[in-house]
Amino acid sequence: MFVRSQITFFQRFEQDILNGSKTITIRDRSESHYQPQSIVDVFTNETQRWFAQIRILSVTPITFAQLNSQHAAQENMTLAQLQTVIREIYPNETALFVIQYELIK
Ligand SMILES: CC(=O)Nc1ccn([C@@H]2O[C@H](CO)[C@@H](O)[C@H]2O)c(=O)n1
Repeated sequence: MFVRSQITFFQRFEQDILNGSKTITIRDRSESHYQPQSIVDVFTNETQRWFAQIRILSVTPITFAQLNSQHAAQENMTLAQLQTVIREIYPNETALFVIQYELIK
């Protein structure tokens, strides 16, 4: 059976994803399964509303301590903002994954 791949983002990131200023997301192991070159439907976390399709470019392991200002720039944030956001979502996780994607227009 063919199952379409899906991912959710908090609604507050929708505009940055759609305008191309947010090109990575950082997730834990439970979301590290996305295959490079696969196409994924994107929904809001809050209401499960579809708002985009993305193509996965790469999935790369990273630790919290390795996050740097380049990752933050790819999130359209400062490094301090990114560290705060990740600690809110994943309070104790050290093994994270950078998922790089491009918006399908
Ligand atoms: C179900 C679930 O975990 N949803 C998530 C998890 C993460 N993120 C964002 O990805 C970046 C790095 O974590 C930051 O911009 C986060 O806010 C998100 O939008 N939605």
